[in-house]
Amino acid sequence: MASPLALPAPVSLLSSNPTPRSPDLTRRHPLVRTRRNAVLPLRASTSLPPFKLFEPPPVVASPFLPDLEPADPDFYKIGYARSFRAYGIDFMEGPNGFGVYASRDVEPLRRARMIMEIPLELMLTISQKLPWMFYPDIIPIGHPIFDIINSTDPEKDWDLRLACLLLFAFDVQGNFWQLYGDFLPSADECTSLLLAEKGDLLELQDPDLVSKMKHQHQRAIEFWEKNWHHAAPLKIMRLSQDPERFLWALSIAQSRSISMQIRIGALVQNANMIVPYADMLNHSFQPNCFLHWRFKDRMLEVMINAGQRIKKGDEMTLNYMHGEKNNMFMERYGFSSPTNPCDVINFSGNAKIHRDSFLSVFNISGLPEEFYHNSLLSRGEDSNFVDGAVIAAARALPSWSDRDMPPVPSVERRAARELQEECRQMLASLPTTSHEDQQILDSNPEVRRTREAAIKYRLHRKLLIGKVIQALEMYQERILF
Ligand SMILES: C[S@@+](CC[C@H](N)C(=O)[O-])C[C@H]1O[C@@H](n2cnc3c(N)ncnc32)[C@H](O)[C@@H]1O
Repeated sequence: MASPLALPAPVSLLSSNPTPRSPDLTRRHPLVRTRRNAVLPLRASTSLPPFKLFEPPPVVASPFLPDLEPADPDFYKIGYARSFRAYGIDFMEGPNGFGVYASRDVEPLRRARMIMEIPLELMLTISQKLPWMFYPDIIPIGHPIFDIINSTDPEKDWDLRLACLLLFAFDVQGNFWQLYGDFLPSADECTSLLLAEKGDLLELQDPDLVSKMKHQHQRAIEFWEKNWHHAAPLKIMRLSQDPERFLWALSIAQSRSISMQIRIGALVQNANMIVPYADMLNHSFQPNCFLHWRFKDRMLEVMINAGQRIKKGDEMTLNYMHGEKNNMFMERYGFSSPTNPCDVINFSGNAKIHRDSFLSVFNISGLPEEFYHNSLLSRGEDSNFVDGAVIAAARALPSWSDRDMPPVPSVERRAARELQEECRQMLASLPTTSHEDQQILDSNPEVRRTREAAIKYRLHRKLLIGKVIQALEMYQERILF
């Protein structure tokens, strides 16, 4: 019986291409991936042979999204024995780098609807536990990269392992990743803080996060020095001749991989995976898509949530991490949000508001872990005000609840004012105001992406505190009603 590792050899489209693109991964494909606001020219023809295993989605300039430009048609045509398929979507450059957008309306359905399917052969995967294995089975027996990967801890070093596998895949003649590498962000375009300069980290105004990132950076450099020393074999040296390239590969592994339980034959394993095309989906706290492993033919499916209405031009999103604060998003992906419903403000005073009153003023329902805004109960103005930040406030504000004791409005108002005062003190203790942060961002449109992400991070914290002050103001006005 064939071993699960013995996948059919990929049929490379590159084999008939006399001049495959060099795997120069410090750049993006100039025709496809450009920095924000730049125009992406479309190419009418492709240097790849006209061999298609599927009909690529039409790539046309979209009138409904004037700021967004479609990807290069080649993007859809990197073919293999089993191809990637996409239904009703376009890949386009948007405000958060590349993203996936609906190319047509989708009516809400009772069942989830598939928009992408990606075969296992195109992914880079390594299982989390021993005996570990990886797909695709591209490392020849005896290659020293195998020993390097094997020397790491499968549970803790998933990112180092994926980075090694990625660097190796770029070096394999005719491998899919030699082409797909052109669609990945370059070191200048990636927001990962692993690529940040010291000055960028200081912009975070968060000493804990700075020290975590310095530690991560050092770990990566130590790993590179240990394995890419002057006596390392040429086969290894050429994968990452300088530490910057390794840092870039590690950033890609961290910011674009997922971990998932997959079943291959009878084997069920937790795997870390870099999944091409699906790695273009941006994050949202209210995602409209999710991932599903289709074990019968080893495909990862990207599905639209059941019951979800999609309008042409909507961005298709996933929730990267449930229940994590902005510092965790920054550490792994290099972005944050002013409306992260799980972000936290640490209050130290004694003031407390009545929890159920606060929740009812803003029509927030559910248990604390799953608080949500019940928009059916809200009037127009409220629907716009209540966002993830108000949900975060409902979780983070010190509160009390006692069935036998109704809240006393005057006591509640006093508590709310004390909490507002504490918020103002927090803002005053920070080195810059949100207005100054915004001005810095507005006056430096070409700032490094990591520096921009760091300034946005500290701005987002201030916006959250500001929103909590506003919410407490509304609470005081409405507590009687
Ligand atoms: C898995 S990739 C998604 C595709 C990516 N936008 C690109 O250009 O290739 C994750 C990266 O996208 C960006 N990103 C994703 N979701 C975002 C969001 N909600 N806000 C800001 N940046 C986001 C961050 O740079 C993150 O590191």
